[in-house]
Amino acid sequence: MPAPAATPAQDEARPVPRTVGEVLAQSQVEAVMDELEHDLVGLAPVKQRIRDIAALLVIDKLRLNLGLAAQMPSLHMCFTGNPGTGKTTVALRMAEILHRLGYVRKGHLVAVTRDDLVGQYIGHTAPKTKEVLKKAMGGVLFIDEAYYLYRPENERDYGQEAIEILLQVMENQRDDLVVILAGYKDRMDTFFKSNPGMSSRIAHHLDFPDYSGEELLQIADRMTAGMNYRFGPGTREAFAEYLELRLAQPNFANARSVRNALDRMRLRQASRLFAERDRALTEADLTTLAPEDILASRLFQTAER
Ligand SMILES: Nc1ncnc2c1ncn2[C@@H]1O[C@H](COP(=O)(O)OP(=O)(O)OP(=O)(O)O)[C@@H](O)[C@H]1O
Repeated sequence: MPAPAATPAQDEARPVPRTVGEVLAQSQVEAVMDELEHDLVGLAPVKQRIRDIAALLVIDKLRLNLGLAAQMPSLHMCFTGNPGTGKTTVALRMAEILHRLGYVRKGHLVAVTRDDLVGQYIGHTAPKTKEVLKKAMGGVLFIDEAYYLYRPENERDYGQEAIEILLQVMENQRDDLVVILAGYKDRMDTFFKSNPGMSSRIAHHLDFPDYSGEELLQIADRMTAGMNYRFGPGTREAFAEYLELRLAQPNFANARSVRNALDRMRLRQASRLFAERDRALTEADLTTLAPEDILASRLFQTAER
């Protein structure tokens, strides 16, 4: 990771940037953008939107410096897409970008779901929501499956109370907190139709597409290398076959399913090696995932029947 952005105290000693190049150099935001570009497979439309948002933030910074903008831009966002498409991962990078450009003080990410915000009994929701907001101040509050906050079928649902507190903070403290709502696109659209107040406070909508089979394989390559394993002869092909079967299953969760499958492969590899009590295990033995480590999956057995 490159050095973190300058603290406000350091900033004071520096000349106020007047060019895009000066803002980029001072904030080192490009390093995060490059990481995002290289570390994440695919996601071309998402990466383009992030570049656009970063450009807007840099220009707004210059406008603020010249007194041309009276207040901080609204930066609340909505990330829609199926599970495992990289929403949390990109939100983490976004938090870092916002921090480096000085839009939030700390740049951490607090990820929550309805249960973290809404209480079970009367009087419990406001303190719960406020506690979460306190933790998230100076960073990004990531609300996964945000639409569960709104349950129209239950007239006295406490979710509404959490929504109202969120709306207030999103409006009044937008110079220190960025909220990202995440979840399935169709459910989010319905949520926004019933909650125009929330919809109007969201400045940027990013849609995360499902990964193609080839992208999922590339993600598997990166994850494997990241864990210090490698695919042995024939394993990548076997994994591609597995993915084809897995894609057709319910609850397929894109990159998350790839990670889970790799974790199960590591378990099978370990059992395989564990059975050979007396053999000295080489580095190659310990790092290689063999075709049988994936072909033993339940999915292949069902497919053969
Ligand atoms: N484009 C990608 N390249 C490499 N790894 C990725 C990519 N997208 C996701 N991953 C990895 O897949 C896993 C799941 O991603 P992430 O949690 O960001 O997805 P998500 O959309 O937030 O899913 P959910 O909504 O189910 O939490 C993480 O381990 C992440 O590092």
